[in-house]
Amino acid sequence: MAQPTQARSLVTAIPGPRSKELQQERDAALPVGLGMTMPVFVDHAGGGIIVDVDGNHVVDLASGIAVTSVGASDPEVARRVAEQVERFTHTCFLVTEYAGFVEVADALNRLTPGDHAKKTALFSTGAEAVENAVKIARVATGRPAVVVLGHAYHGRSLLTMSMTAKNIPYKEGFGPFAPEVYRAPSPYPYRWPGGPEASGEEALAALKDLVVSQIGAHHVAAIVAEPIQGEGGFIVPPPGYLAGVADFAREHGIVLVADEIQTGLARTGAMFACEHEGVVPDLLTTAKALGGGLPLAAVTGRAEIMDAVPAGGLGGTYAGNPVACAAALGALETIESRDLVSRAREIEARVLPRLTALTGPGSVVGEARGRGAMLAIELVRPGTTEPAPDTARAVAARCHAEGVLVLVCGTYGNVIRLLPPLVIGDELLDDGISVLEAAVAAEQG
Ligand SMILES: Cc1ncc(COP(=O)(O)O)c(CNCCCC(=O)O)c1O
Repeated sequence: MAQPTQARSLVTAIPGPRSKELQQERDAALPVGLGMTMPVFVDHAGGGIIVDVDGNHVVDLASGIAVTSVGASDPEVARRVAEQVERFTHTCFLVTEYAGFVEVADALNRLTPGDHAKKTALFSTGAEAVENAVKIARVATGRPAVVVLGHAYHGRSLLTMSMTAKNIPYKEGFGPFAPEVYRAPSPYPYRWPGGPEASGEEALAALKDLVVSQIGAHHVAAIVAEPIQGEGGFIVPPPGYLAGVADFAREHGIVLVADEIQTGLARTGAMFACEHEGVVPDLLTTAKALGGGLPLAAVTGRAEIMDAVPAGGLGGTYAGNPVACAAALGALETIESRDLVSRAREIEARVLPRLTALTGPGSVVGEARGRGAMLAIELVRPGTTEPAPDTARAVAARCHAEGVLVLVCGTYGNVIRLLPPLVIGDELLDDGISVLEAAVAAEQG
């Protein structure tokens, strides 16, 4: 199938009649717990466009939540997947091995920060990768405690849900939660009580106090942090904070885990967001963009830490599925050959100034922030920093009605985030941002 025409066009209202029919079938067949953002059913997608079953061409500023960085039908991904699926779909790497698994591991060992000896284990989902990073850190240190941050998101499994901060919709009613998970305040510069300049130093002091005085550093296996907090609201840490955490972790023999599941693989204008902070983590988790749309996740880290787990201690039936590995090799090939790290920087240079221009006295936009192609605006009551989730929802609804797919996130539900495919063209990107600007203006009141 050819790539869709890279231009926004609506032939029906959103949702169209066919999507509405399918929505009725969906509602009858699926539990209400499965959320949905834009009420359209997809027919095909590629580049920066999603084409729905009614023929509407929608600008994709979501990438399936930071997954299809190379687009949803990258030719290299498609070619490798088609070839692999004809050879074999699955044998379980714990049963019989295959080269694609090793090739993906080699690539991650090469691409991740640090020139030390590294090893990689593959899994299927981000939550699995985070769970296993914690398991590995616990075995390597002989310690039980895990320290996470406010506004963190790490997954929906019992342990990762316990590590995630936001209660609704991720945790409400699902307890009791995992033990030995402790939370330090996140340095949320825009919302830090002492102001953005004080946020890094004060948040670092609070983390150190939590670890040393309340837990006991000798009980802490790992500190797990997103280099830019994603679901929590695209929170970029203040300069020096993550480096301070890394120094502190090293001082106390604590494993530093960078959760790069949303930030990794060129998304922020570096291959990994840790690079912006000059931080080399002990372990690093990836997923989302790694598989180019197929489910693949990984823990990559210091070989001596990764090898602490005895044989048989890591794995999963589908962990490192061969078709997903083939897709990943295609995605990594595209990311590197098309220099999508530089493209992400170009997207930031093109878009962030336009988002920043939406802020100002009396604006509903309190802050514009982000790095690379991981950008966001925080919606507030004009003249205050009071979160305005209703305004965020209204702006997003206006964008959806005009055929532009944006996502809302944030602990307070008041952040509109932009995660365009890194292969999106400038004209389409500009069009999508113009629709967002008009939607904000309409809600400005
Ligand atoms: C930093 C970070 N770590 C871990 C995860 C979890 O990755 P899985 O592949 O969804 O398990 C994420 C997934 N974020 C999108 C969640 C979508 C939803 O479930 O509502 C992340 O962003």
